[in-house]
Amino acid sequence: MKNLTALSLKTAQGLLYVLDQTLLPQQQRWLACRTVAEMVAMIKALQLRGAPAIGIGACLLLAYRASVGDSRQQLLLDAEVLRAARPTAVNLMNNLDSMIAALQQPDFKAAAIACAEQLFAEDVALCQRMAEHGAALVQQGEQLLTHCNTGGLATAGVGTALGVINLAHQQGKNIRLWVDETRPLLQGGRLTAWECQQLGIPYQLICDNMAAMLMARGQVDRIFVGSDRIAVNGDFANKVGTYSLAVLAHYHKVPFYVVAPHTTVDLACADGSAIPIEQRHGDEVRGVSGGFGQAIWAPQDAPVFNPAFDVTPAALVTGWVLDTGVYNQADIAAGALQQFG
Ligand SMILES: CSC[C@H]1O[C@H](OP(=O)(O)O)[C@H](O)[C@@H]1O
Repeated sequence: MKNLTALSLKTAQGLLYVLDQTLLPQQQRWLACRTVAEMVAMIKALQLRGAPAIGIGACLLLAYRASVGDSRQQLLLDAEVLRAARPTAVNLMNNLDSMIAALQQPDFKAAAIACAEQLFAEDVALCQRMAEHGAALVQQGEQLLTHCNTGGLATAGVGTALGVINLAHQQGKNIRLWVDETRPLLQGGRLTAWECQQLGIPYQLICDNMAAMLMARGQVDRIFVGSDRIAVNGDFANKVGTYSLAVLAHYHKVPFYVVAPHTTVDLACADGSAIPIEQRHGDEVRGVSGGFGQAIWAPQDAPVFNPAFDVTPAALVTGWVLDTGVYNQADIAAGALQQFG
């Protein structure tokens, strides 16, 4: 397997390494990943996270297992184990489908490695095209807002929504960015803030419940968020809190964009009601838990509702920024997304 380098994934001398995102921003620790069980654990714990990165990481792991001699039958079984690791991110499902097709080849070992390398390279290219389409929407001096983490940590390339924002910054558009900390796991406060500092993007971190006040004050000109799955009618799933942000944006007439590769479109989902929403452990809400620390402030037995994602209806979306272009409400109503998936 080639030596591949992304912000949260890398291969070297045939081995796969994952950057443990639960330790960021305090520590940068690379973890070797040799087995399916290790990959599943890393995905479930969000050591590896972000829909594109999850899909690519899972396939790189299968390519590694093929390179060390696992049978086709074992690899096909492992693909199904990986598929169940996180149910909402459709990139995981699509990438595994590509890998399963590769495993049908006579020389499945070479085909698996080639497939994983191709998925990696494709994502790098898709991210760049999304960034170019999205950055063209950004006007000089705008104040932007984003939710969760959608940068290089979540992809093999420059990211989705944060890739757009970073390119606008690089183009000298003098943007400023409001970063939602994104409870409960703080992907914004830990990961997007860290990426912004690496990239030199001027940002301010806010609690999720502060976005409304900024919009009321006219301090948000445009919002870009990512997605884990887009339905054919344009409804989309993203980190929980995205829906409330979209409602606020609609009320305050702030342009609201979802940024995702076309591979995030799921033709099997006619609308958002068909998107599976991952429910996560209550301790994530009762306090903070993970490599960055452990503090439980709620009663240990506090009942918790902890959906990892929510669904934003298409009616609240100004535009869909894909690698193939920017689509508006009329495009989506005319069936523009049916060409993907
Ligand atoms: C570029 S997709 C990033 C997407 O993934 C995040 O979820 P998680 O941190 O749970 O993997 C979030 O929904 C982001 O929008």
